[in-house]
This record gives sequence, C-alpha cells and structure tokens, in this order.
Amino acid sequence: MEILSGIAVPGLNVVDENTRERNGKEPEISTLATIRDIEKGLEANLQECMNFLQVLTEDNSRKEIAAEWANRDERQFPELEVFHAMRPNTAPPKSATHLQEHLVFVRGVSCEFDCSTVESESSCDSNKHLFQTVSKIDLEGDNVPLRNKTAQQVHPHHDCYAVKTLPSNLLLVDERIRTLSTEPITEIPSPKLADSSTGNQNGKVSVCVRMRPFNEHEKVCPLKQVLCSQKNKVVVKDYNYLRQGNPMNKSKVESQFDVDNALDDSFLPRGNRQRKEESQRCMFEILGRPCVENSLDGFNTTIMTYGQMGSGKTYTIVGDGTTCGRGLVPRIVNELMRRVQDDQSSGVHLTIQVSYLEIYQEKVRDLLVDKKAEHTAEESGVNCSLRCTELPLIDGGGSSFFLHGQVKDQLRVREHPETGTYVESPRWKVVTAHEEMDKLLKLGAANRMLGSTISHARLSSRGHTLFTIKITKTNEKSQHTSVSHINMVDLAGSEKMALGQKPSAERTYESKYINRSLAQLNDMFTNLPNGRSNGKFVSYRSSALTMLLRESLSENSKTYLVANISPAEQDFQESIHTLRCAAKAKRIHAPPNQDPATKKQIFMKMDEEIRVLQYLISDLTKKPTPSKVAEPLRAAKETTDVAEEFRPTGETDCRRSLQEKKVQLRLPSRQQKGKPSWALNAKDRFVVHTKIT
Ligand SMILES: Nc1ncnc2c1ncn2[C@@H]1O[C@H](COP(=O)(O)OP(=O)(O)OP(=O)(O)O)[C@@H](O)[C@H]1O
Repeated sequence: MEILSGIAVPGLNVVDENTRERNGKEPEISTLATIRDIEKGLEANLQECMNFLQVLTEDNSRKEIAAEWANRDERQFPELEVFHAMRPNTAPPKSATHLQEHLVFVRGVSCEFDCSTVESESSCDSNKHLFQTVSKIDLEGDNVPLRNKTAQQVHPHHDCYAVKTLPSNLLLVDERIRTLSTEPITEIPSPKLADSSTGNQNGKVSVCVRMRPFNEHEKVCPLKQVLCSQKNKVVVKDYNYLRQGNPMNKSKVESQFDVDNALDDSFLPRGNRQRKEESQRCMFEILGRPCVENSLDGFNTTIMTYGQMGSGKTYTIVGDGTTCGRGLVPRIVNELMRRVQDDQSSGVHLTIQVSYLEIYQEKVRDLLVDKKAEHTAEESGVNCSLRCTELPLIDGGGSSFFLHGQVKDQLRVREHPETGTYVESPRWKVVTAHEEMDKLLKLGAANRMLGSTISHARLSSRGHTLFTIKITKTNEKSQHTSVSHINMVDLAGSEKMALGQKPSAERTYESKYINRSLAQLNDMFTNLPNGRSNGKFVSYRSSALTMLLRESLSENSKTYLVANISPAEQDFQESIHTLRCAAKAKRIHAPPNQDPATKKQIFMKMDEEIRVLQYLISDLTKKPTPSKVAEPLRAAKETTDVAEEFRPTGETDCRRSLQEKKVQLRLPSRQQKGKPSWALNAKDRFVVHTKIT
C-alpha cells in the first residue's frame, strides 16, 4: 500500500500495490487529476452531510436510517465504501475514465480506489433493498456479480452514488440518495405514466421535468444541482446559498414544485447507448404513448419543451440523430405506423402526414422545403408550369410557389372563425416508412436557424419549431373520417447575458425576439383560467407563438409540458425560472369539453342519422320502381271502377261514395291535377292522391 502524494486523505484507501504489479503501470493520470479536483470540495461536504441528515430526520420513514448513519462507530466501517446503486442493466464502472465519470457526479469525493478486486459485499443492513456495499472496485476486471446483484434491486428511475469516507462519521453522501424510496423494493416498479386515457385529470397541462446529463464543460468542475423527486414533487436546492448562508433556513435553500413526472438523466454516462435508449424510451412511455392514444381517440395533443439553452429540448423532441437517442417525434411516428398496420384488418384506415415549421423572428418558415431540389427543378424548367401556381404536394393543394427564382418558405398565420388559428398551406408530407421520417427530420434540421452563442459553444436553436403530425382516421364501413393533430413544440431557449458578455448584433437581435415571445407565453400561462382565478385577458395575438399555441391550450386539446433543466449548479436560477413557468402551466385548468366516450357516442348517432337521410334522399330521387307503382295504380283503378259503378246515380252520389272509399293520404304535398300521384313517407308506406274533377 502506498499513499500517493498530493491525493492522500487521512483514513482513505489507497491504490493497491498488487494492482500496480499486476498491471505494471501507474494509475491513470486522469483519475488522479479528478481526485485532486474533487478533493477541493471536501470542506463543503460537512455542510452537505448536515443537510442530508436534516432531511433524513425530518422524514419519519427515514429516521431509522438517519440514526444509524449518525451513530455508527467509525471502526465498523472499512476505510472507503462506495454505495453504488444502479439502474437495471447498467454496467458498473469498467475503466478508469468510466469510473471517473461515475464519481465526478459526487460532490467533493475525496478518495482513492482499491483497484485489486471486484466484489459485491454485504448489503447495508438498514436499507438493504436499496444499496449494495462495494468495498473494492476493479477497474480492469469483469464486474458481473455487481451488476447482477444491484440491477435487480434498485428503483429504475432513481440511482444513487454515495461515497463515505472516514475518519469523520460521514463526510459525504450524494444528495441523490434522497430520491430513493425507503420501502423495500422486491420488484422493479413500472415507470410512472401519465394517464393515457385522459391526460392529467385535475388540470389541463401535465408537467414532466427532465434533467440532462453534465456536459463536458460542467464535468471539469463537478457542481451538482440537486433534483429530488418525491412523489409528485421536485425539490431543487441552492448550494450556493447553502454554502454561504444558514443551511437550516430551508425556504431559501430549496424550492419545491408540483409535477406529474420527473426524469433525472444527470447520471447518464456519456456514450452509453443502452442508458440513452432506456431514458428516451421512458420519455416516450410517459408522454408519447398517451399522445398516440389521445390522437387516435380524436383529441388534439401538444407536447412543449421549455427550458434554458442547451437543456435538452431538441434532444427530447427529435433526439440526437442516433438510433438509441431517437426522441419523441420518431418514436411517436413509429408507434402510429405500427397502429396503421394493426388497424387495417379491423377496417380502419390511418393516414399520417407531417409538417415542420419554425418561428424565427416572428416569421413562420416551412422547414420541409427542399430548396436544392426545388431550385434545380425550376432551373431545369421541369416545374415551369407550376410557376406561381399551387404545388400539388400539399394536402388538398397548397400555395408555395416559385417567385423570382426563389422557393417560398415563409407562411402566413391566419384565423378562421370556426377552426381557429392556422398556418396557411404548410407542406404536409405523407409518411409511410421510418426512412421517410428520418429524411424529413434531417431536412428540417438542415433548414433550422442555428447559431453559436457565448455561453454555449455548440449550435443553438434561434427559433421555436413546431412539428405537427396529422392523423386521418377513416372507418371503411361507416365511411366516417376524423382528423387529429399531435403538435410538438421545441421552444428556443432563453439566454441571460452575463455582465461583460458582448454577443454579436445578430445574436442580440434574435435573443430579443426569443425572450419576448417566451415572456408572452409565460404571460399566457399566468392569465389563462387556473385553480385560483377565472383568468384574465389573454392577448394571443401578441406573438406568432402564442397565436399558434392558442388551440393547444383550449378545450379539445391535451397539453404536456416538459421542463428541461440542467444539473449544473451555475444554472440554478435558470432552472428555477423554468420550473416556475412549468408550475404556472400546470395550474391552467380548462378541461376538454367532451370526453372521448361521449364523443364516440355522438359520432355514432350522427352516423346513423346520416345513413337514414341518405337512404331517404336516394329513394326519393330515384324513379318509382314497378313494384312501388303497382300499389298506387291498383288504388287508382279501384276509384275509377267505383266512379263507373255509380255513374247512373248521378255525380253527387258518386262524389260522396268516392270520398268514403278514398285512400288516406299521408304526404299529400305532391298532388297532380287529375292524375293519381304517390309519395313515400318516412315509414316507407305509399299513399295515393286522387283528384276527382
Ligand atoms: N437527457 C439527455 N441525455 C443525453 N444527452 C442529452 C440529454 N439532454 C441533452 N443532451 C445533450 O445535450 C446537448 C444539448 O441538448 P439540446 O440541443 O437538445 O439542447 P436545447 O435545449 O435544444 O438547446 P438550444 O435551446 O440551445 O437549442 C446535446 O448534445 C444533447 O445530445
């Protein structure tokens, strides 16, 4: 055993000499650097631990655990313990870099690793269902035992990294430990899903919070913002205040928000495809599947992502372009296409069309314009006949034209007294295969307005995007057609300028539009009717964004809002702002005017009425068939015979007799002078009109 200079902390385990011998090399520098970095946070640990213990003792169900943590004798502990609880199917750290990735999430870890063996040791008694105690981690070896044991016992949505160092009783426990349920977990619960049939029952907008992983820049200084989800609440903590001020002043340190779902991806190791796939699939189960069900029931649905720049909004909606990182749009379309095939056998025909728009500086742009192809077509004269005429690729005919050699991609927002606000003639593309969908997403991504900003080196969206899926459902038997829309709105991120920052004039101009429209959306959330008030005047017309979202937040539509937040401590204020906005949206209360069941019944009744009317119309417009004519003719002949019979007794008697024998008329409107006429009444009975002259 050898203590590495500059890293050693009293009482900590050190790198095993045997490992060095076995590997024949020094521990990786990157690992050591990380340890030095995180060592700096040691002083803050005590504060955090106090805070942690405070939370534990406040919560009755966790008192026992807290007591145990607090009272344990130092000597009972090995020098270093890593409590590592993982999500199912997650491989434990396998390499130094991987381990670094795991530990970098733990604030102020001051430790070294025993790299000799891999062992999953006894569980921690008090909460054995939640943790596995791992006293040794082998960076090189095969960690199968650890994986097997932990994977089955941990809540799939919460994982924890807890590293305890001695000689202090408890120097650090990752705050995320609090997200773990204290109940013994015997089986892995299924993800908590939004109610698929009716969306959020109590309010109009269902809110889901999603925390993205640390990015490269944030990993260098591991500042962890805490997001704990407790039942339907998320709690965010202000570490900055905690360090400076009184940790017992709880109201200033932590903020609580009501939500419907929370997804913490901050533990996601970069490049781990399985975890990515799992997280994106979870998002689909929470929001995407209910959306599909709602839309097939005839409801319009909207999913909005709201958050600061780089918080993962586009990742949630579209994904990152990889197969495992596919976002909601491709997954929803896939599910719809699967349903198309299933429903074909039951006589229901589904058509899926998509449009992709962007609101950039208050102008609506069509992102599905393939400018290259359309320019080429125009230059080669192929589309000459289409100049200034409607292009046939839009549903029912659209109005994008070639003007002065340019492809028009700007569209107008209009209002219809009955159907509400709509965008004039966007390109609707029919999607029948996954490949088509991928192509359209690529085309849209290429046409989006992106730009690098000061705080984010990567390209950032400079406008809001609106991806709409139009589902047309036709029942082949009844010929009934219903249309519903799924709108997916990827809002541009707000960015606050820090003092001393000098963005370009263009970026400032764009930010002005983005921030103004987001502020107007925020106002809309405040002013719409909610649990507290009946609402105030909402000026939908103040921006293109609010105009287009108007339908989404009214009556026959269900809305889901994803509040994307960053895990980094420096983004605390932005996260609070996002969560406040989400909380406002959650309070909006304008329940749909009809539930799907009632709507179905009404549709059926209307179908029936239409069928009866169609039958009557066709029968009335048709020429009378011989069988239908026979009856009136026979009646007419009868009356003529009577007339003949009574001719000698005089006309007066004859009239009287005829009156008596006259066939009763039910619909006497179409009498013809001197001729017997007939009509078909609603009960399909013939009546005869006879006029005696
Ligand atoms: N949950 C997540 N899991 C893995 N990676 C994520 C997650 N969320 C975001 N990322 C990654 O973070 C980066 C930023 O995400 P994204 O572009 O979606 O942010 P954004 O909020 O749309 O940003 P902007 O508003 O600036 O356009 C991307 O590289 C993305 O792959």
